[in-house]
Amino acid sequence: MPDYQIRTLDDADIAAADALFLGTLHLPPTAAEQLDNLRPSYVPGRALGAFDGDELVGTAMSYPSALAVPGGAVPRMGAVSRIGVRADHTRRGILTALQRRQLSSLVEQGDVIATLRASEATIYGRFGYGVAERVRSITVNPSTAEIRPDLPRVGRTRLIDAAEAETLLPALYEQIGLRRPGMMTRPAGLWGIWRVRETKLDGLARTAVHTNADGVADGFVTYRAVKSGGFRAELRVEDLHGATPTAIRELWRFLIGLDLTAVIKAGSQPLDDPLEWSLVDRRAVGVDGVTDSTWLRLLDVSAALAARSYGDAEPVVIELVDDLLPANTGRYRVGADGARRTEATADLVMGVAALGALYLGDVAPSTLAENGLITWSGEPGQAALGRADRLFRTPTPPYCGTFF
Ligand SMILES: CC(=O)SCCNC(=O)CCNC(=O)[C@H](O)C(C)(C)COP(=O)(O)OP(=O)(O)OC[C@H]1O[C@@H](n2cnc3c(N)ncnc32)[C@H](O)[C@@H]1OP(=O)(O)O
Repeated sequence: MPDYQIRTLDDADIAAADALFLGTLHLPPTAAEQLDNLRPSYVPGRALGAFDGDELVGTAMSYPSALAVPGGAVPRMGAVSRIGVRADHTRRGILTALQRRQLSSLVEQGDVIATLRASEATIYGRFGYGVAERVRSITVNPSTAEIRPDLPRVGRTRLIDAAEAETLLPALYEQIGLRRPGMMTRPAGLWGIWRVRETKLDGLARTAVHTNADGVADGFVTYRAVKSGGFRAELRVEDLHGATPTAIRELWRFLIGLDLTAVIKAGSQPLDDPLEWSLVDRRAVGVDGVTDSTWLRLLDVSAALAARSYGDAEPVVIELVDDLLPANTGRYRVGADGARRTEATADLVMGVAALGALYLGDVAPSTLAENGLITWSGEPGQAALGRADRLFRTPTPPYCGTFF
């Protein structure tokens, strides 16, 4: 790709980078008066641009974050975003060059893992990303949804205005903590970019906060009411987190109790969401679909494998192949007591995207092996697959609950 230069972006590039990326998504640029809200999201050294002469033609950036992994450790994570190549420059290898540069610079910066949300499912596998977490989209019928009477109301839920939400929500999210594998820390820049998004979406944005029986805030929901004629609105749940299952249930009690609601839609809920179990009529919840959410790429395989815990099984030796970050290529022994590099004979062979998919426990190694994404040889390999299933299995599916 000799005609293009890749360099880090600075403050002077932000307006052009924003217009370029949003343009690749067929969206208009951010209004000039909102650019200050964007600034913190372009973290120095983490935003890359591809230039054709002086013209910016591609971008890729990341937020500094950290990811909760099975066992409770929280290794450093680059939350990759704003990947776009101008329409008149696509399919010439610009994304490939940006990815190579971005992956090596994330490693240099000490990130152990990278994750992203993909606009299309066919883009990122080749760069070593695998689907590590999925979410379900639900539609709730408020006219039949009712919390079971034997589940008493706990605490109270109150609406807060945008100014209070701006200061309370970041602190509350932090206080709630990374309750389950797959959740991530939210850097300040993310909250800023959501403020900008608020100004672009239809409908009335609202925030409600739940406080527990002791008066301590322990959950929040942001939602949007969109009218389509008549008095009733469609409620779209955007962000819902609670420190306890009770806090989450009380936020749902609030949502289904709102007047003049035609339907409630929540697009990014955990696969093990217990909502229907708390209702009188479980069919008030319809599952519209399950989609990929976290695409995960291991940057430092040794550190990432050592960071998570494993189930109870005899060890397996994995031969890992990573063409883009070849320092990761090699053999790893994974056992109930942890993971480390080894020279022992491999039981299973896989690419780094397959290991990324396994990493949070969303899919079993045997499922990937059935589809040719993990290979093994002979009977001992097949037994190793059973052990790998038990080692990588987690008690609950991963859930992130943060869009970036
Ligand atoms: C994390 C996020 O930000 S998600 C948002 C991603 N951005 C978008 O969807 C915006 C619209 N799309 C784009 O801007 C561009 O098409 C990009 C960024 C997806 C791809 O950029 P390009 O510079 O065209 O990619 P590049 O030329 O490096 O392609 C590399 C390979 O991926 C393939 N590829 C690239 N984009 C796609 C795609 N959308 N679907 C399928 N394959 C693709 C190419 O065919 C090529 O394959 P090859 O190596 O076998 O020839």
